[in-house]
Amino acid sequence: MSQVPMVFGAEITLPAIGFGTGGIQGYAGVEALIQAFELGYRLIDSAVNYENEGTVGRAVRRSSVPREEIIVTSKLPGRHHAYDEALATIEESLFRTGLDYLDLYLIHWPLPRLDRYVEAWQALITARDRGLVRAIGVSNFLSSHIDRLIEETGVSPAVNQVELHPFFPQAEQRAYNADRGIVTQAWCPIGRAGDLLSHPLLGAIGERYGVSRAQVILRWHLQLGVVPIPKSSSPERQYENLDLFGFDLTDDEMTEITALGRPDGRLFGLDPATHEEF
Ligand SMILES: NC(=O)C1=CN([C@@H]2O[C@H](COP(=O)(O)OP(=O)(O)OC[C@H]3O[C@@H](n4cnc5c(N)ncnc54)[C@H](OP(=O)(O)O)[C@@H]3O)[C@@H](O)[C@H]2O)C=CC1
Ligand SMILES: O=C(O)C(=O)[C@@H](O)[C@H](O)C(=O)CO
Repeated sequence: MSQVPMVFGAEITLPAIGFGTGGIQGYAGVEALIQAFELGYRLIDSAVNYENEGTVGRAVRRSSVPREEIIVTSKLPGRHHAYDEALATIEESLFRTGLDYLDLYLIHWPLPRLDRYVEAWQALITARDRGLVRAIGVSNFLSSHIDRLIEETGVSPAVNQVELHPFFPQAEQRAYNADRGIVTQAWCPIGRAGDLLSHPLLGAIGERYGVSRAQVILRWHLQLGVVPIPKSSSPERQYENLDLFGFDLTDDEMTEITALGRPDGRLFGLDPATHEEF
């Protein structure tokens, strides 16, 4: 596999494609992750709520890839937004991985009704200052939430990880993030292998290049400057999802794929303005 290019933000440089770990756990999960490292994945997405930080840490420690080449991400759940609890949760994430530091830590959801995300952000800043984590960011934050973080703490997130796929291209959020040097990461990038993956447009474009629909979608993310984090427990599909550098989508194809976007294209109806995930 050729070297994955990098994406540059104001606060962080990341591989152009990462690896999702939702549902990847236990011994099988360790093997899947070691396999992913061997194929060339270097950016790993985890979360307290995935209950797999131990799996991720074990795979990082057992892999032949040097620790400093791997970017390990975890996320703070909504039930621990209070400052002291957030700091303790980050420490526990670190202990569970068995690593000396984490590379990126995100607030998982803003939970605006609870209204403690600024406090949580202050804890992430402290964790970064103490060297527990190298960089800090957010997930599922709307622009108004990020404005508030910056206004109240002066610290901008390195990353905003949001739902982003052809049915929900998030043009405004991408532009907001890009204007501030915040790297946009895309969760559920291939729509969790649901209806999106059978869309005929993607099949037609894929046939032109001899690639799969998933590869067309992930190439679209790359050309938008967004970092997708597809999950796969299969070595074949892990390889397929990384094999994106032998073709280019034309401007017209990019426009056609983006036009699949729907007014509310969220696949699970999870609007960060109202969704509360503890
Ligand atoms: N911040 C947040 O709130 C959220 C973050 N995430 C993160 O984003 C990651 C990715 O999102 P996720 O929800 O997993 O969905 P994805 O869009 O990554 O889809 C994963 C599904 O697609 C299948 N798949 C993977 N590659 C292919 C392929 N090439 N062809 C056909 N099927 C394929 C996988 O099956 P198989 O494993 O069998 O290959 C799995 O069922 C998560 O794992 C998690 O890390 C996800 C949701 C919310
Ligand atoms: O997987 C995650 O990170 C989540 O936040 C999930 O709750 C996600 O929203 C989901 O799986 C929706 O079905």
